[in-house]
Amino acid sequence: MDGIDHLADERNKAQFDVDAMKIVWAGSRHAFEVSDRISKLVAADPGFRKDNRPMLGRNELFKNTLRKAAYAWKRIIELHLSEEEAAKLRFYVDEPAYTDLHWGMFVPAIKGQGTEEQQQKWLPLAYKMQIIGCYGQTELGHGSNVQGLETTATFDPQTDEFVIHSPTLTSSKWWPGGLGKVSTHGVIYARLITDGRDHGVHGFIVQLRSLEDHSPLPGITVGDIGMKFGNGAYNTMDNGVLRFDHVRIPRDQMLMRVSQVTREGKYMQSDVPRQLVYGTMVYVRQTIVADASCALSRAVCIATRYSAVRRQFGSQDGGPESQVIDYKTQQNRLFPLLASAYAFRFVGEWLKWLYTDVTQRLQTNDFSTLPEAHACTAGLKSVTTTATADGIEECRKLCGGHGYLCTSGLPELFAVYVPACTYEGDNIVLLLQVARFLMKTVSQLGSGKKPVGTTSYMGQIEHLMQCRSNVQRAEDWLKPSAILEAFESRAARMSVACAQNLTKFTNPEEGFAELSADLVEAAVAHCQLIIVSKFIEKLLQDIPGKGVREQLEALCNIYALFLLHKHQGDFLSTGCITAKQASLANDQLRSLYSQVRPNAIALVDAFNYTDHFLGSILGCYDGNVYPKLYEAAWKDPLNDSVVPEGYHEYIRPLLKQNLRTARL
Ligand SMILES: CCCCCCCCCCCCCCCCCCCCCCC/C=C/C(=O)SCCNC(=O)CCNC(=O)[C@H](O)C(C)(C)COP(=O)(O)OP(=O)(O)OC[C@H]1O[C@@H](n2cnc3c(N)ncnc32)[C@H](O)[C@@H]1OP(=O)(O)O
Ligand SMILES: Cc1cc2nc3c(=O)[nH]c(=O)nc-3n(C[C@H](O)[C@H](O)[C@H](O)COP(=O)(O)OP(=O)(O)OC[C@H]3O[C@@H](n4cnc5c(N)ncnc54)[C@H](O)[C@@H]3O)c2cc1C
Repeated sequence: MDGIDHLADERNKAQFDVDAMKIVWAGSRHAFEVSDRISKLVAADPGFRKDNRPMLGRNELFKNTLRKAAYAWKRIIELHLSEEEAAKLRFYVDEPAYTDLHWGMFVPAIKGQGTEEQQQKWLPLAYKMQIIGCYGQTELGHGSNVQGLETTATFDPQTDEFVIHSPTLTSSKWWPGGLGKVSTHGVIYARLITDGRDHGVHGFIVQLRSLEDHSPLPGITVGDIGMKFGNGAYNTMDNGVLRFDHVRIPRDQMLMRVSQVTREGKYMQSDVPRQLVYGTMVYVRQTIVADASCALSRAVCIATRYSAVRRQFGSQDGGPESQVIDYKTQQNRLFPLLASAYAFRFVGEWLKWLYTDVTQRLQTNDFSTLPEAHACTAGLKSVTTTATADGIEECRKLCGGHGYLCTSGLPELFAVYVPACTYEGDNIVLLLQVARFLMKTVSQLGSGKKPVGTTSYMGQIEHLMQCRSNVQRAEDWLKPSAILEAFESRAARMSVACAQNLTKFTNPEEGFAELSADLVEAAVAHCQLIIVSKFIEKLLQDIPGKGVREQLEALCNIYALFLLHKHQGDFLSTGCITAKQASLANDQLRSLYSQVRPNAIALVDAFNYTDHFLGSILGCYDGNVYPKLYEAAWKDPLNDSVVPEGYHEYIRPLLKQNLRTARL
């Protein structure tokens, strides 16, 4: 606006090579270059404008999303974008749309659960978007309990077809994104019934709408489920409701990689585990962890830049007031979130590796790492999305009153992000899955079966159950070994305590239900250990760039010590550390905040977000916040007229009446 960089002084304070950090954040030089190029392309294209979103009504908003999706697809084809570039384009366009479910769930479901033949038939159509698909699992009556779904797929051997039916109101499909108004097809989950026998939930490809005029096919009732939380936000998505009235589909539209139904109606299972039916959820949960780091870093970037611009109190001798970022309370709320964004980035990278590894193993019929992949994706999805949703809201509060304005970008970011705590598995339900996995691991400890992967720390259970931290000075908390031992012994002791308590119940399921709150806490401790240990592992790698490693070490320590402080009840009650050591951790944390403070702006610059993507006046790169806020206010439709619509109808009569009363 005035061409001045109001954050230049802050940028000059940085003690590390920001460009090198940008590459660490992106994952590689190649990833950085793709991301940088595509983000600028999107920002420069008026077709991807998004600042008017909170003002639009639902119909306008939705049509606008349809336009953007079609335009994005056109640009992807015109520019011959690769899959990686197209995914980046979607990311920077920053608008939830039916395409997410098509590419993110419908296609992966066919890839993961379809036979070779089915993939050959359906994927080319889906890749060209000649059909558009959704993921139709959740129903009005059941989401978490997938085994409780009620939609039926009954095999009719006379016609070699399945009859898809919604027998009750609660069996109506409810929530699938893209279903409400767009999808022509869906992978629909239904109970498979052959010869009167119920074989549980399986996936079926079902055509929902005509490819000629988009009208629902006979027997199908479909629509949108209505407005969701927040203006704009997730209302760009057509989450849908769907009912089937004896809809017939050919037998070969059951996804048959895991189990098959023969022409005669015989049900057969392959030697792949039936849990592969849940495979698409494992894939998406893994992507959600990486996405958590993006959403949190975006909020943190806004709050950090604004905290450096905003001044309140502390003027001395008529000089400038203090920047709010210099208040220790602000740092204590903001810097752990900055550290968390980096921590989630690295654990997301690792989880992607784990997922790729398990997928390659599955292709060679090695299913041994599937339980761990399920536990890791479920647990990390839960812990990172909870922290991110809470973190975005904290960033809004860190921006004071201006954070509540839509132009801060934070209300919409929160409203779009918060359902991540629920979709792809309610976060508590997912932690209970982790807890089951942990209880199984503990119960096998005496059997000679060596725990592997993320539970390998349990292999030293005798040591972890009795060790005492040897931290004596605050700086001792900077040793990765001190941090790891504290987190490992906390996690191990909480799991073992739950396992011991479970033995007091004659019925293990009753015990599990009764102790579920403790089990969830043990699962959180285990997941936090994974995140801390993956951050520490990252630091063992070669990290080029002046001062980059030092900054990452500081952030890693902030992440770990902040968690230690927040959960000190766990660490103290399990006897892993003493009250004195907890207090030393806090001293060290304060000193780390001072170390990060001069680098804070550069650390958020390293995310390399454009002003378009941030969508926030408070977070704009040049920090020129006040003129922009002032100007934006005048653009609000309410300011289109000086005297508001409704004055003559509702204000004037009131004022006149008051006048008469006053004269009396
Ligand atoms: C405008 C812009 C336009 C741009 C255009 C650009 C176009 C092109 C761009 C291309 C770019 C691509 C972009 C892609 C974007 C991707 C983004 C994706 C976005 C996603 C949005 C999300 C939307 C939301 C979707 C959903 O929510 S789908 C529904 C999800 N539902 C759930 O998660 C339900 C949760 N419940 C469960 O998972 C299970 O029921 C349960 C696990 C809780 C319990 O199940 P069950 O009762 O059967 O199980 P048990 O507890 O008895 O366990 C049995 C054993 O099975 C194991 N188990 C359980 N689950 C799994 C699993 N998933 N995997 C492996 N094993 C599993 C248990 O551990 C038990 O094992 P054991 O017997 O050994 O103990
Ligand atoms: C924005 C959005 C998009 C979605 N998109 C899709 C989609 O594309 N396709 C699709 O199929 N679905 C979709 N869903 C549905 C989503 O997957 C489910 O809402 C989610 O899995 C949670 O299930 P639920 O709604 O049944 O919650 P419930 O299970 O009813 O949860 C209600 C409460 O009960 C608690 N609870 C439930 N079970 C237990 C238990 N065993 N122990 C302790 N506590 C428990 C939960 O913690 C929660 O507090 C979407 C949902 C949202 C919000």
